[in-house]
Amino acid sequence: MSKKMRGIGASEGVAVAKALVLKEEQIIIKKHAISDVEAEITKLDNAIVKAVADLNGLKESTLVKLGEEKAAIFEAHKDIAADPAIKEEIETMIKKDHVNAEFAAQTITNNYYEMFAAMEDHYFQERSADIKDVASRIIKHIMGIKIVDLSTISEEVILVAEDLTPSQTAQLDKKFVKGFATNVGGRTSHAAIMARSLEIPAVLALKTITEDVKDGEVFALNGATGEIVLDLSAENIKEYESLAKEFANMKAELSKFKELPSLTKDGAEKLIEANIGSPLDVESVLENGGEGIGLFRSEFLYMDNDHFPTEDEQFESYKKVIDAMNGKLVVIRTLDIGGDKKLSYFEFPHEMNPFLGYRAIRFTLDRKDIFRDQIRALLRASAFGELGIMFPMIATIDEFKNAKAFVEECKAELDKEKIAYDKNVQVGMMVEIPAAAISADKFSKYADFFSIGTNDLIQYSMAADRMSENVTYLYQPTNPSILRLIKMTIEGAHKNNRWVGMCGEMAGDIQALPLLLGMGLDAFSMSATSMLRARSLMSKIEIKEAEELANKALDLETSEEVLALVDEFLAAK
Ligand SMILES: C=C(OP(=O)(O)O)C(=O)O
Ligand SMILES: [Mg+2]
Repeated sequence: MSKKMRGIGASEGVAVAKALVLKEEQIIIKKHAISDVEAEITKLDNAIVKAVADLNGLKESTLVKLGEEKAAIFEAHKDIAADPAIKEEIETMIKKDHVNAEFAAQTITNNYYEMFAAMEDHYFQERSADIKDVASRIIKHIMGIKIVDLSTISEEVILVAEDLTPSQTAQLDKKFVKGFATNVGGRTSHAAIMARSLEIPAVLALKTITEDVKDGEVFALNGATGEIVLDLSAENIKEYESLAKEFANMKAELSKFKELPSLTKDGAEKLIEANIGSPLDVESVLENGGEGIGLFRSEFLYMDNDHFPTEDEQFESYKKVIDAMNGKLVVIRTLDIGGDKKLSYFEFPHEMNPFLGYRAIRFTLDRKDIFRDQIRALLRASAFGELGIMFPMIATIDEFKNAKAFVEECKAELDKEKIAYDKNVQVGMMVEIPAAAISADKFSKYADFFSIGTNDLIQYSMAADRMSENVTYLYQPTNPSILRLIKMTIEGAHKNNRWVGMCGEMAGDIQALPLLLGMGLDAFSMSATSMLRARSLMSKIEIKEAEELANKALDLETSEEVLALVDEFLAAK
């Protein structure tokens, strides 16, 4: 009898191969007293030098295999390994407590690991994995333990491990590593991101897979559904062979859409664009045929820093994206900080409901000193291509007018200083607060464009915290109430001849796409890897049938009814 298990499908594709179970030997680090402090410090120094050399090698090979964006992970790892403050803390501990280097290294790096892991923000939580990865490399070098080299795998396997570190994933050769399955991890963990870039099918968060599968045992994995099948029957193997064929056909089909414009079956022109968080993400947008950047979340420039980025620092980042997109529209959102997005170097006032508090445009309109650097940087970058400046969390017309007036003020400054900028730069807004959706026809008198932020629009409309696991059942993009707000926003924009896009997760949702087309959305901005599938589906739908579908959906009562209606529609495509 075959045995099935389910984890998180983190990277699409199927695989049937022998398991290679990575049993990282538990490194036992004992504390012991030392007499030769200098010798311990030399051990530490040498280990750091070796770790940095390893990481340089990994960076180079990743650069060749996966490009600049993924190689940057190892640049960050090098920074951690060579961090003078961490090294000094370890040395101080060796000197003061007369303890062995590996014990001091583990204690100090653990403090950092725990600090990051305890942060609420997912971004920082995930950085804790980087610290652990680098620390373990240094400690192994101190102790003279061989570091497993996964690049030497030379037969077809599915890797099975507790977790795969970024440095381990970067070594994988997809010719031999047909998939991987891990006990821990999630869709946004490094291992998942790397798996998707390498196009290796992966299932994560299986809890006990390292125990459930024996080394050398053949098993099957489906990275789309998260399914694992052990003790395969002949039938299972047949099923997986046909799934693999289907997947290969689908990939070939999608790649045809890379160079094509986004058109509906009856020829209506739309835009399929990408959401990014850093200039490094642009590479994958271009690889997947992105027609623009619909949302650059500029807050990551602030969160990845130890100070408010200066005007020049921001200008460089914005210009990089604009240059790389070569004349295609790049919409950059001004600082959307607060709520769950915190800064290590700035303390926000304590509030009972930070999601309803001092954040985003409310913060930047109050802190014009900080806002000025960003708006000036954006305007200067606008001289190099097509830029749209977008304000987050606009609730009132006055907020939009004030923010826009501030852009005009900065333009006047640049005029005086004879600094170039695009006089026609578009200035638009996110529609993510119900008040803005309801009065969209009024806001569109002033805003050049809208981008619907469904992540927040749903949260604020349903009064359901988007981060809370207890109320996920209320997070319903296809609830008719949400669809009505979207419809109002689109109609409100079109009334004044403005274009309207969507950059919330819903824009990349295949089930939502026919409804959004039917309601008249102009631009769809999503993660780079979702773009081709959306373009392919769009090419199979006519506007008229999408309109009929949307009208029916708007008249239904529940999200389930809408989904059933859409599924029936999609089944015929
Ligand atoms: C795109 C959105 O912004 P963020 O997810 O950054 O809040 C949104 O709210 O839908
Ligand atoms: Mg938002």
